[in-house]
Amino acid sequence: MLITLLRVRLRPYARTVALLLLLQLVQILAALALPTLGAALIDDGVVKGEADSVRRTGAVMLVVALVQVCCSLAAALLASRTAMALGRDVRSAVFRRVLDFAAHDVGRFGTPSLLTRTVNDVQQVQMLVVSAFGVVVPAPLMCVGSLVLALRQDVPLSLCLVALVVVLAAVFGVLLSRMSPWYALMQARLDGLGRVLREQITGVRVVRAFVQDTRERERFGELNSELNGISLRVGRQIATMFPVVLLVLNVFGVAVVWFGAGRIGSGAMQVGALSAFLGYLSLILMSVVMVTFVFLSVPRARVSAGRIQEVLGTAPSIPPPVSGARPDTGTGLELSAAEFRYPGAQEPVLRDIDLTVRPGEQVAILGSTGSGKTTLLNLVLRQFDVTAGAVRLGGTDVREWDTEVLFRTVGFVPQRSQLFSGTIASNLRFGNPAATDEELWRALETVQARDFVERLPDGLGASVAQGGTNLSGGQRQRLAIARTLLRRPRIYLFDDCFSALDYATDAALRAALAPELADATVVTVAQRVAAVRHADRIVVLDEGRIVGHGTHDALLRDCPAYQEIARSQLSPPTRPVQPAGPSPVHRFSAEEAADALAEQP
Ligand SMILES: Nc1ncnc2c1ncn2[C@@H]1O[C@H](COP(=O)(O)OP(=O)(O)OP(=O)(O)O)[C@@H](O)[C@H]1O
Repeated sequence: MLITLLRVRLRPYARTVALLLLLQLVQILAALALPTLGAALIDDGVVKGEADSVRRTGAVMLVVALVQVCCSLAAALLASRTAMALGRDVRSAVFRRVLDFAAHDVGRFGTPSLLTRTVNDVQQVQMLVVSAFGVVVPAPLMCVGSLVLALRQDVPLSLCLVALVVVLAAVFGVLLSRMSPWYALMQARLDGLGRVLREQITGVRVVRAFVQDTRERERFGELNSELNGISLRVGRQIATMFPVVLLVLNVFGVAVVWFGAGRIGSGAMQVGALSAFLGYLSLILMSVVMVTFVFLSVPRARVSAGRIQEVLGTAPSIPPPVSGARPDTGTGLELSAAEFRYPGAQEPVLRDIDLTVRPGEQVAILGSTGSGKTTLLNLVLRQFDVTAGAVRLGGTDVREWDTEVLFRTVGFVPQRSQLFSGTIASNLRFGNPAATDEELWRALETVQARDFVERLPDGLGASVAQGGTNLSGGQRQRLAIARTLLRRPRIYLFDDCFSALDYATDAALRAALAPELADATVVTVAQRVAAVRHADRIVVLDEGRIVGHGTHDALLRDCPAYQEIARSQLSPPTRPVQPAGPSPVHRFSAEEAADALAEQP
């Protein structure tokens, strides 16, 4: 996964990487040349007392050292720039993919996990790339080069170095394979902690209201301790790694000096050769220490790369349109024999839905909670695709519509109004970035929000907190409606988005909205009969099926489900308290319900 990710994402930087490798190669060659030059300086200059040779070799060594430093600095600079660019690219790729996800895909990963993957996991890979370019590429070359040059100095002694490399490889292999699973667990726990934290922060008021602080603190504490435990385990393994590596290196260092001294004593080796040998040993030592540092981050980066690839490799469950149709005539909505079953669910939540809404018509969908109203609207916007039947707009199946054109044609106001941090104006201009202040005020007037915005100290420039939490539910709903109005879509889908308004505001808003929506195709979802009774037609949904379809009056007369809903929404007339016996339940007749509703705005 890690290799695949790096191969694909580093392709655009192939030239930079090639230059970087060249610079590393030059600096390694320079580093490898230094001990040999040092040996020549000792054996040919110092031992023989040749001052000229010492000066000449010394000057060459100085130039070589300078070249090494320059190449090393340039390589470090290129490495960090490439790694940063790679991080930026991967983050954008993950973000773009998440934007293409349908609701089901986001739910599969979970929002906190997607956040961790986009930020933390990408950072792990990025950090590895910086160190890999600086260390992992040059270190093996340095090791092999040191071995080859050491062999040239003295073959029997070089066997010590070969043994050292083999032992170190074995130590690394064992330690790293033991660490990898713990890193995977660590990232998963980080996801879990993010999920709980997010839930607790967003739901802090509910937690307090239900006096659940202690329970929630315990829940967080458990996860936190678990993460702490795993981190400690990983930390312990890292802590054992360094002493083990240093022990191995020092044992071999002593062995080289021991055997080298013996060989010099027997005349089989010169003093300069041993000094070069020790130089190569320290180069190997340095490479090993650096690689140890890098290898510590490999298991974690590998896990992170896997998690990133999982997101990038997930095709949005709503496939892109086959033909990318951009119909520009007629925007009537038609659902024919539409059925929808949530992935993994046993039963469909919508079945046999036949519904036509013509341009200029306002149709309301009424049903008890969980009857499938929101799901039906989601089918129009392709948050999900029907599992049978079809949803058509302007006579063309929504699955064939170009996604962007579809989103521009359909204006959706969700049940929970989602505002973004910024100002009132910036939120409204989400709908139409080119809208003038005058247009913003007009939209606010239509949704009955002008007064409250005018009263805010900065008016349109008043700040909106993340999610619009500094506004009331009703204010948020009205701003969300205004935002959609500014887009001037040809189809409006209102998902119970008037529910937080009082009757007077609701009535005024609907009256002001009517001329704005005169030519549009409008579908309004609601639970309250009072909110839908003025619609041209009302569709009654019950357990995912249409059980009534007609005007308010016709449904009150003929549809038992509608009558039942109407009855249930009226409070019984106040009666004197009965002293004893079973409390009498007042049953409204359809006529009574009609009369009572007529009194409401
Ligand atoms: N993402 C989902 N995965 C699985 N089942 C779901 C999902 N979303 C909704 N459901 C189920 O589908 C059914 C219909 O839900 P839906 O939200 O469409 O109802 P609704 O009529 O809009 O309800 P309400 O008026 O309370 O918003 C419910 O039984 C619900 O549990």
